[in-house]
Amino acid sequence: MAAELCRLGARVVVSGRTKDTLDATVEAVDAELGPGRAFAVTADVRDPASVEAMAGRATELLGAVDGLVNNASGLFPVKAEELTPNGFDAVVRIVLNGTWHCTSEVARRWLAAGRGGAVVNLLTPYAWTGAPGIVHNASAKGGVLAMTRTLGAEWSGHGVRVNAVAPGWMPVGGTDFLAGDPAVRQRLIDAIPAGRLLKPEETARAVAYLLSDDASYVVGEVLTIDGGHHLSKGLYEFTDELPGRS
Ligand SMILES: CCCCC/C=C/C(=O)SCCNC(=O)CCNC(=O)[C@H](O)C(C)(C)COP(=O)(O)OP(=O)(O)OC[C@H]1O[C@@H](n2cnc3c(N)ncnc32)[C@H](O)[C@@H]1OP(=O)(O)O
Ligand SMILES: NC(=O)C1=CN([C@@H]2O[C@H](COP(=O)(O)OP(=O)(O)OC[C@H]3O[C@@H](n4cnc5c(N)ncnc54)[C@H](OP(=O)(O)O)[C@@H]3O)[C@@H](O)[C@H]2O)C=CC1
Repeated sequence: MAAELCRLGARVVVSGRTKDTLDATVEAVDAELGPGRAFAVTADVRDPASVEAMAGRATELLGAVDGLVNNASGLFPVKAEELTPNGFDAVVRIVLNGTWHCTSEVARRWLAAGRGGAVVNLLTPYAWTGAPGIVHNASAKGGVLAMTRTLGAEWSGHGVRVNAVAPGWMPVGGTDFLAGDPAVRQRLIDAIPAGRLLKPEETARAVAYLLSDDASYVVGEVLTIDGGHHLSKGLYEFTDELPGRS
């Protein structure tokens, strides 16, 4: 995500809890595009004080912050009846509370300065379809969907745009374990009308569009890029076998 945004011309601060991961991202961008495009700032999105410090440091490093991408997430597959209160909380605190902490911190700075900015939240189509096996993450993403629409409407008159991208499966990060098993990977692909998994850079380009002035009249919207996965293949593959077909 960060590298592709830099390729498209952005300067970015990458943030997360693990310094080594952030430094590796910055080093990769430095090696490809030269220094001064990407910077690392550690933060924990569950902690408002940590987010405040991160926003301040990002402003120092970049001069001004024009956009925020709420990407942090966490999940583990679990049957709902086996999920503990703490397990539910662990995911909601990262995804829903973390998105709020970052969005409110950055947007308050924009509003106080009398300037606008763009927020893009990472959703998934199961924010509205639901997702058996990951009720914690689906509930949190559903909350982020409502937050996107609410704040999109609430702040658009101040020039602060809030939108979301809803990617399908990408064989990276928290889901790369799926891609490692060829049989599981093929089952995932079989359910996708477009017939392939999503490339991370395709998600980044959708995020870049919503961050850009080209999306200046797009408010509280969700750009879904899942190869038609959430629409499903319906009866298409069975049409030759269905009674009544001539
Ligand atoms: C159509 C496209 C769909 C694609 C969707 C993809 C969406 C994504 O979001 S991908 C991003 C995924 N990224 C990650 O998952 C990041 C790595 N994961 C984590 O960091 C952890 O899973 C975390 C979310 C639980 C966060 O860890 P932490 O806050 O350190 O939590 P604890 O280890 O302290 O555990 C808290 C609580 O949760 C219970 N728990 C943890 N793992 C499991 C598990 N595998 N099964 C069941 N329960 C689990 C743990 O036991 C604790 O509860 P208590 O025991 O009651 O204290
Ligand atoms: N992968 C996929 O197939 C899909 C992903 N998405 C969404 O895209 C986004 C990125 O997914 P993906 O790249 O797979 O996720 P990853 O698990 O690879 O990345 C999640 C990032 O969140 C950071 N993070 C987790 N907890 C915290 C925290 N408390 N504070 C700060 N940072 C935190 C992690 O860094 P660290 O642990 O160092 O803090 C990590 O960099 C997520 O929002 C996800 O829901 C949507 C659809 C499909």
